Amino acid sequence: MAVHGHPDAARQVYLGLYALQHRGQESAGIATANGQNLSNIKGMGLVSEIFTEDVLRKLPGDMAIGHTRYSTTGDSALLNAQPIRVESTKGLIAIAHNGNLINLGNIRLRLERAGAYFQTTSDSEIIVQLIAHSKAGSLVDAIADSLSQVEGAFSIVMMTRDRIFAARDPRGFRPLSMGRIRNADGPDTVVFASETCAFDLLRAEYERDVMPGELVMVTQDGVTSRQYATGVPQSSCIFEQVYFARPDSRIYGRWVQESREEMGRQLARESGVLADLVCPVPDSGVTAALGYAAESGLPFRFGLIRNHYVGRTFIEPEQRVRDFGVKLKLNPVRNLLQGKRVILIDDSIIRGTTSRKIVRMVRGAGAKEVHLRISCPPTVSPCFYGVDTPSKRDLIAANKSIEEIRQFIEADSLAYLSLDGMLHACGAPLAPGENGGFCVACYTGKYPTQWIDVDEILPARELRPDQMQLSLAETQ
Ligand SMILES: O=P(O)(O)OC[C@H]1O[C@H](OP(=O)(O)OP(=O)(O)O)[C@H](O)[C@@H]1O
Ligand SMILES: NC(=O)CC[C@H](N)C(=O)O
Ligand code: SF4
Ligand SMILES: [Mg+2]
Repeated sequence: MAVHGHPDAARQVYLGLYALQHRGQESAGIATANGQNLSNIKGMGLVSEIFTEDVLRKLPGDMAIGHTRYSTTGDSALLNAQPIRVESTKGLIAIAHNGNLINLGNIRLRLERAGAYFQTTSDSEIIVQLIAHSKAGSLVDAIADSLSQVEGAFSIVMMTRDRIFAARDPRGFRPLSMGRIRNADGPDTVVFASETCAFDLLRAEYERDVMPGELVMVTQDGVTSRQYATGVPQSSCIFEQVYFARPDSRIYGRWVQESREEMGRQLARESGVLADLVCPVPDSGVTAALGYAAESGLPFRFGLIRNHYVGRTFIEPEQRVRDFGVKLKLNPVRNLLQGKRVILIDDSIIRGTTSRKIVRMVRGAGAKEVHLRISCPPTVSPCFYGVDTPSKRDLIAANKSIEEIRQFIEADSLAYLSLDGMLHACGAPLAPGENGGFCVACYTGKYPTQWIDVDEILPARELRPDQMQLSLAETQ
């Protein structure tokens, strides 16, 4: 999230991060600039826990960037929280990065030999270190130079003492949008966010997406842009439409709600089954279940209630917490389920943790039959582009057939949405074999980037007990 040209930029970014909490719940941070100084406050935990009124007051300036972290490379620790700030001959630069880089090893080694001192173990710092060590004359050229050297997924915002930058990788893996707040008595406030739902709280109008391979710069004189990479085919993450993004966001030019509802409708067309009720697995299964119920004509009922004080379980780094999380989070509504044939709709099965527990829960509450329908194809390959799907060993669909998964989760029937069905629901053209500008590698094993050196990807390690408390890193 980034804001340029607002007297209370920190608070605007805080509100935006609140709306983006679902994208990362491990740590959060806000950096501000006022033309002279750059302040940066980060902490472990949720946005609302870290940024109290007192903390926000320590962040002056009319420019700010912010981040909520879901670790994909490097520990889940305060050290790796973002924004990351690096001092260089080109001045102070702070970065907030969504995505994951896949050519870390070589670059890091080369930079260290050239005298770079890395403060973190996250991939994101590489981008700023490359800028700091670039031979390019101007800062914008140094940024373009850095972005051309890194491979993988990056939607980034950066800030210096007096400028904001926003950029997307050439394939446009992750979303990034630009918006404006119109000010009656002065220039517009320019904002950037990973999802458009962050604009609504700020009353910012969506203007456009930052394009794949584009670098946008915002200064006192306005917005300028350049295309630092061209000719690379787009491969935007389809899992954003399936699970990651919020249904009230518009990403890659399409409302997530529309895609998900259509995935549900298509699922009903492809694998309908006789039943009494359609129940979503909240939250992420709700919109697809609405589509499924509408298409099948079956009643839609909340047979599982979600405790709203528990976060997302899939993006939780610790398996122990994920296991416990499901029961803590979801509870059956017995009087709705008793004696019924139930169709459960969820968006995905990754490790199978959630599905197995839920099917048992629903049957334990008296359901006569439990049918599970999944609004995307089987997840058979890991992601290296910013979604921390586990290695093949832990991906249930990489190791078991659909029938074996059905037996494992103890459902009466199980079906997934087809690949073409998912692509079409997300607005891709109907030509079979065409991905319509989407990455679908976790469903096909065909990666849009060149060979990926898996060893380069440092696993996000488990939290140590001392890292689980709220701690603040403050730098002025
Ligand atoms: O097979 P598994 O490894 O259990 O992971 C899959 C589950 O995790 C996700 O939900 P999650 O609880 O993270 O988030 P939500 O509350 O947004 O639905 C997803 O929607 C599935 O329900
Ligand atoms: N969720 C993300 O975008 C992660 C950003 C970065 N790869 C990190 O691990 O900090
Ligand atoms: S591999 Fe899957 S989760 Fe990763 S970017 Fe591609 S579609 Fe998204
Ligand atoms: Mg879910």
